[in-house]
Order: sequence, then structure tokens, then C-alpha cells
Amino acid sequence: MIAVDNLTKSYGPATVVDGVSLQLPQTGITSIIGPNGAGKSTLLSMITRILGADAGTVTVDGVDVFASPGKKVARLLSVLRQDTSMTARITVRELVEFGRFPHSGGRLTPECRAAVDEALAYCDLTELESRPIHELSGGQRQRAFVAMVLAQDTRYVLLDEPLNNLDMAHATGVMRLLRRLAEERGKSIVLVLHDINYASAHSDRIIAMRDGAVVHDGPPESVITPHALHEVYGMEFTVHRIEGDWIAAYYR
Ligand SMILES: Nc1ncnc2c1ncn2[C@@H]1O[C@H](COP(=O)(O)OP(=O)(O)OP(=O)(O)O)[C@@H](O)[C@H]1O
Repeated sequence: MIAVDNLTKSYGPATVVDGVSLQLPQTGITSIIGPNGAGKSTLLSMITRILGADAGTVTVDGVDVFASPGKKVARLLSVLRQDTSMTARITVRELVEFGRFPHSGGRLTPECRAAVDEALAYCDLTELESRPIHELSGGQRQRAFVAMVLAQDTRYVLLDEPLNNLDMAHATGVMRLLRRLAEERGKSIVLVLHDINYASAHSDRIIAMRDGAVVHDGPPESVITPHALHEVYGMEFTVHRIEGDWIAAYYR
């Protein structure tokens, strides 16, 4: 379990994450939604110790992330950041090999190679493994980054807006891949998402943030409601039940 207790971050006079406490489970998909500037990325960055906190603690299966060596934390959780632009001219395989760094320290063992092969196959990238990253489409590149975190092979996988710049087919492909990871591998996937309907259709739990605080937290049917969504986004939604999922419409 990831236990977040009273996590706080301010920039000057603005408190952008304000005493957030929550627990993230050992398996399943948890999506964090909320408007621009709500503090979603800041929260995720503190949980993954990319960013220090002004106050509060984060423990991952009992390990204090702020007090532990990076290598130890990197064996517990992996993170896909929002900005995955890559200037280095590396191949898909080389990118995925980076995921093994916490295990290999740069020297790939046979076990590492097997993990890389498996991650490539799982993400349907085996045929593209020798292609330079910069020659891939947005969807292929995103899958390559997902394969990199998969190769890291941690229980907790945290992704900040992994559907950025993807068309519907590729976004659906990435969400299905993450669902499979949660179900078949028993991973705990935590995502920041802007598309509330992907969050609704694919998550076990949705955490809705606004102004640095969690304002709703529960299964999709309790968060994807006109009332809750109005509180989060300040606009009108209609919500429809479609094939068992709660789908919000907000086109006007
Ligand atoms: N380095 C920084 N310096 C000053 N303010 C910052 C910094 N990083 C983030 N902020 C501010 O903190 C607030 C929360 O930002 P954050 O990126 O966490 O929001 P978000 O919910 O992820 O937003 P988005 O949906 O736009 O990505 C915003 O008001 C942002 O301007």
C-alpha cells in the first residue's frame, strides 16, 4: 500500500497541495482527475519523490520514500512523467533497458534481458525494437515508455497523463494495456487523467482533486455524477449508463 499522510507543497504564498492524506491499494487502477492546476502532477511527483514535500510523509509498503535511497524506492515504484520528449537517439530496446537500471546498475544480466524481451512483447513492440524512438508515432512511443516502466517490474506504476497526444484508438490501446497489467500482473496502477470517461471505464477508483485538495474519492459510480463533477470542474454534465459504465457528456 502507498500511504500518503498530510502531504503539502507551497510555491510562495500558494499552497498547491494542501494536507492530502490517502491510501493507494496494492492492486487495481486508481485515476486522479481534476481541472488544470488542481495539484495532480505535484501530488504524483511528491509520491514518487521527484519533488520534495514541505510537510507530510509517503510510505510505500512501509518504506519512507523521502528517507530512503532512490535505488530502493525505484524497486518499489516506477513512474512515467508527463514530459516524455526524448532528444537522445536511442532505440526502443535501449529505452526499455533503462527500466532495468534500478536492478542492473547499467550492467544487464540475463534476467534483465528476459524482462526487457517480455516487456517489449507485452506492449506489442518486438518488431519495432530496433527503431529509433524519434521515428515512432505518438502512440508507439507512448507504448515504448509504458514498456520501460513495465521492465522496471515494480508493484506500483504511476503515470502522469499517459494519454497525452494520443488519438482514441491509441488511448484505448494504452488503457487496455494498463488494465491487463493490473489484472494479469496484479500491479497497482495510478494515473493522472484528463479524460474522465477513460477514468470511469477503466478505473476501480477515482480521486478527484480541486485547489490542492481531494474533493471526491471512490468508485466511478460515486465520482462520475453530475453533482460531484460540478463540484470538481464547476460545469454542467449529464451522466449516462452505457454498457455498465458511467459516461459523462459535457459538449456544451
Ligand atoms: N515549479 C513551480 N513553481 C511555481 N508554481 C508551480 C510550480 N509547479 C506547479 N506550480 C503551480 O502549482 C499548481 C498545481 O500544478 P500541477 O501541475 O500540480 O497541477 P495539475 O493538476 O497537474 O494541472 P494540469 O492538469 O494543468 O497538468 C498550479 O497552479 C501550478 O501553476
